Amino acid sequence: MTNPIYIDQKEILKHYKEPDKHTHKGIQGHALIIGGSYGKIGAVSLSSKACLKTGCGLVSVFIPKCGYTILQTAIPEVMVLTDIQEEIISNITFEITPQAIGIGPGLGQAVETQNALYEFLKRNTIPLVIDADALNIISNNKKLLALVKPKTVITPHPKELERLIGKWDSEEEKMSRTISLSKQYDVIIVMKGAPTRIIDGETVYENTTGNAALATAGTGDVLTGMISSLLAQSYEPVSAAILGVYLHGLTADIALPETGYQSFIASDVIANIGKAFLSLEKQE
Ligand SMILES: NC(=O)C1=CN([C@@H]2O[C@H](COP(=O)(O)OP(=O)(O)OC[C@H]3O[C@@H](n4cnc5c(N)ncnc54)[C@H](OP(=O)(O)O)[C@@H]3O)[C@@H](O)[C@H]2O)[C@@H](O)CC1
Ligand SMILES: Nc1ncnc2c1ncn2[C@@H]1O[C@H](COP(=O)(O)OP(=O)(O)O)[C@@H](O)[C@H]1O
Ligand SMILES: [Mg+2]
Repeated sequence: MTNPIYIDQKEILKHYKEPDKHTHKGIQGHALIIGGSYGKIGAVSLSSKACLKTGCGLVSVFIPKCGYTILQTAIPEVMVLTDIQEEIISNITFEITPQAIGIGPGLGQAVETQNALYEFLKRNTIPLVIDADALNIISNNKKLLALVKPKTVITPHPKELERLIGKWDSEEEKMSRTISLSKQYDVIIVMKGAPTRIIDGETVYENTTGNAALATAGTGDVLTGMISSLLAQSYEPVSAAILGVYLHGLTADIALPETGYQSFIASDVIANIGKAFLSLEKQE
């Protein structure tokens, strides 16, 4: 394997941009999270809240109608757009112009949703993070990969990666196939795991934060919101992926002494994003 670049404090400070005192919500980035289906609206709640807590000025979600009251009640700061269907997403249309989009958490894989994703990928030119069921739909129809724009960030967990690149027999094979995929489509691949690695063509980054407390439902949905937020704030896609993965892991390191491994949940990632950011400020 190519020697990785370790994502530690020193590396992070090359990417991190301090907030501008004179900024306002209108220039702080608007992100859109697209996902959710009946019973999985929580994935979008987690993702959009994490997006806000990572510094974006405005966050909107696009969800099926059944999630409207849930989202508006759970996170009043988030704006809600709904699909025409009650329980699934069937037609992704919106009149806003976000600076970044995250798609996939809780999305489901209904046929109508597959078609909606196809139409969306054909049209979309906005910086994008693709996760979860959006990746699974692409894996079932690999022609969709050709519609994914350069420098899109994709965030597969090991099973989602296997669905994309096929089974591997060794770590070397997994890495070389992932690098090939990244080069072929010019995409940034966040290979989630322990540790998480980020592949940008031949360049491999390896994260140094995080622990097994993260092995709990929804922490990946939170990561999608965090990377989408940084993309909307004008970070380059690879920097958004690096900083998002580092901060996400750091929340678990910060929380561990209080929660232990067992009682840490995805909402604890969100609750500790602020402390993770503050630890960057202190080092300057
Ligand atoms: N509250 C909500 O609304 C939530 C909604 N969610 C939404 O649900 C949808 C389905 O997503 P999902 O990831 O749960 O299902 P899926 O893709 O079948 O993968 C599961 C299988 O993958 C594997 N695997 C996973 N991690 C691994 C690892 N580190 N290391 C090794 N293997 C690993 C493991 O497979 P096994 O090893 O058992 O063969 C496991 O059984 C998606 O839209 C998501 O956003 C969830 O986020 C939860 C909270
Ligand atoms: N043992 C572990 N050590 C470190 N990080 C982990 C561990 N298990 C899971 N994670 C992290 O937790 C997240 C899980 O993402 P994912 O599987 O997509 O969850 P979900 O779909 O439930 O939101 C990833 O960022 C992964 O790197
Ligand atoms: Mg996931």
